[in-house]
Amino acid sequence: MEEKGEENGVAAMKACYQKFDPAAYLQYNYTPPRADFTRNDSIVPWKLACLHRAFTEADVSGGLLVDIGAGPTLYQVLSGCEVFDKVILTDFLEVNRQELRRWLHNKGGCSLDWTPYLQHVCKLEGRRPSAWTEKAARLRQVVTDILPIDVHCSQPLAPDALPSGGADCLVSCFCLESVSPDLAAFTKALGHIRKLLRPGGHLMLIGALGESYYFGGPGVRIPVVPLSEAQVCASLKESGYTLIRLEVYTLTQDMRVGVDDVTGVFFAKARKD
Ligand SMILES: C[S@@+](CC[C@H](N)C(=O)[O-])C[C@H]1O[C@@H](n2cnc3c(N)ncnc32)[C@H](O)[C@@H]1O
Ligand SMILES: O=[N+]([O-])c1ccc2c(c1)CN[C@@H](CO)C2
Repeated sequence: MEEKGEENGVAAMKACYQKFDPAAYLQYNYTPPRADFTRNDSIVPWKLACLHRAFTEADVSGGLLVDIGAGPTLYQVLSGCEVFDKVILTDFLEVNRQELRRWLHNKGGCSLDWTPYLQHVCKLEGRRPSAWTEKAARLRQVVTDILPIDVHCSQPLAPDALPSGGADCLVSCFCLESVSPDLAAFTKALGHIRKLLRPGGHLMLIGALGESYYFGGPGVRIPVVPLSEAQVCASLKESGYTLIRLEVYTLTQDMRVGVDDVTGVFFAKARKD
């Protein structure tokens, strides 16, 4: 009986995503005030600082980084692309994979200009902002695949999508809690993606705290599993990760722009033992 309920919940979430609008989503979340590089209390610079620190720590190494549920965004691999020689981007929707391909193939027609993001991460790396063109070239060089994924499948990717040893590192941002019908499914999905990671590999996980819905486009209201810090820690432990660090950003009033009811953002660095 329980299986049926879970299946129906997952199917309902997938139906919600059929109207997801990448351009609107980028506009809602990746433009000022949430992405304001002149303010150090804006959400996106905080996320980029967490990712920069985590990816440049000595315990992170290897060849392959996989982004789980990339959506139409690239910010989450701007630091990792300097550390890993191969990056695989994944998403459930073709419209998002198309958006990523447009930027990577440098054919124009992208929904967002990633230049300020590239420049900001160059600054974090102590490079001159004009090195953003080199970072863009690096990213285009290391991204080898943009693949379909379903984190609710016990095998989220196609059988031979990854080398037999698995990925050396996973990054996943605002995906699992935004695609799961409840906390149990969120925790189960953490277990599914853990199988893509080699033992000793790291998971860089960014997500929403206290969020019950967000708009994935005009009128496209998508339910979210409202998470607390304690639940994030418990789910990571239950699904077989060792938590290294958890950092939390609490939204100020002006970051609440009406596109969701998120109250905080967490960054977790964890390891698969
Ligand atoms: C809130 S967006 C996050 C996008 C991006 N990672 C970011 O940081 O903004 C959630 C993403 O999960 C994807 N998604 C939906 N259902 C999924 C599933 N079953 N498995 C994996 N990804 C899924 C959606 O297509 C969407 O791109
Ligand atoms: O402030 N942000 O940088 C930001 C970016 C993406 C998202 C949020 C906030 C909150 N909602 C999630 C979807 O559950 C998506």
